[in-house]
Amino acid sequence: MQLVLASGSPRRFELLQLLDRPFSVVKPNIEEQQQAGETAEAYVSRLAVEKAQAGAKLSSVEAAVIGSDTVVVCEQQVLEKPVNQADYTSMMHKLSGRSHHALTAVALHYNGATNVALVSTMVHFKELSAAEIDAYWQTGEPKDKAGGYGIQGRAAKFVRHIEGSYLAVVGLPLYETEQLIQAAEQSQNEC
Ligand SMILES: Cc1cn([C@H]2C[C@H](O)[C@@H](COP(=O)(O)OP(=O)(O)OP(=O)(O)O)O2)c(=O)[nH]c1=O
Repeated sequence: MQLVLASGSPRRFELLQLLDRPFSVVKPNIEEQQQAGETAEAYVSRLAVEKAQAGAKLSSVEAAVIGSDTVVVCEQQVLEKPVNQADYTSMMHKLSGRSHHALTAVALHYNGATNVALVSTMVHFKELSAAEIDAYWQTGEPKDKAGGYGIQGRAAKFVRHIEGSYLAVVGLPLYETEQLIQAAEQSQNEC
């Protein structure tokens, strides 16, 4: 079974390599806009599905295509990538000294069907000073990350502990991804 990652995220590329399965990459362009009344869980799942399905259109028909999406949810507000430093600063003040959820959905499109797994991880941040928030922006890490931070980078020192899946926070939960691939392989053998 050919495997394709529909993502421009370098984190997802590196993580998927850990499954030791050969794969190629396509980079579909999906509009990321939460709809009125759409829950964060439904939103992140829909985006993962749309990425996998858009990736399938760019791939061969036999391919199994993986799409994924990550958002941070703090006090019912969805935080995506910061659009500028002011947006980032307001996100970090929200996250400071509180717990939030990092939601990652991974979807696999294969043989006309799309399956999706959603992973929710609670992340507890320490209280952050304005100087710490400013210094972290200067590292350049926040710009392309949901919630404005990378747990795998210099924001690690802000994280007191997590409950859930570390790799899901980074962007691709490998247990769930492997399960989706194995289910697709099984469906292939049944035909
Ligand atoms: C919370 C968090 C997010 N992130 C990243 C994972 C995702 O790349 C990004 C969230 O944006 P996404 O829109 O999920 O993904 P993306 O635009 O980077 O890549 P693509 O849609 O092409 O797959 O934030 C981290 O790297 N570390 C973290 O701790």
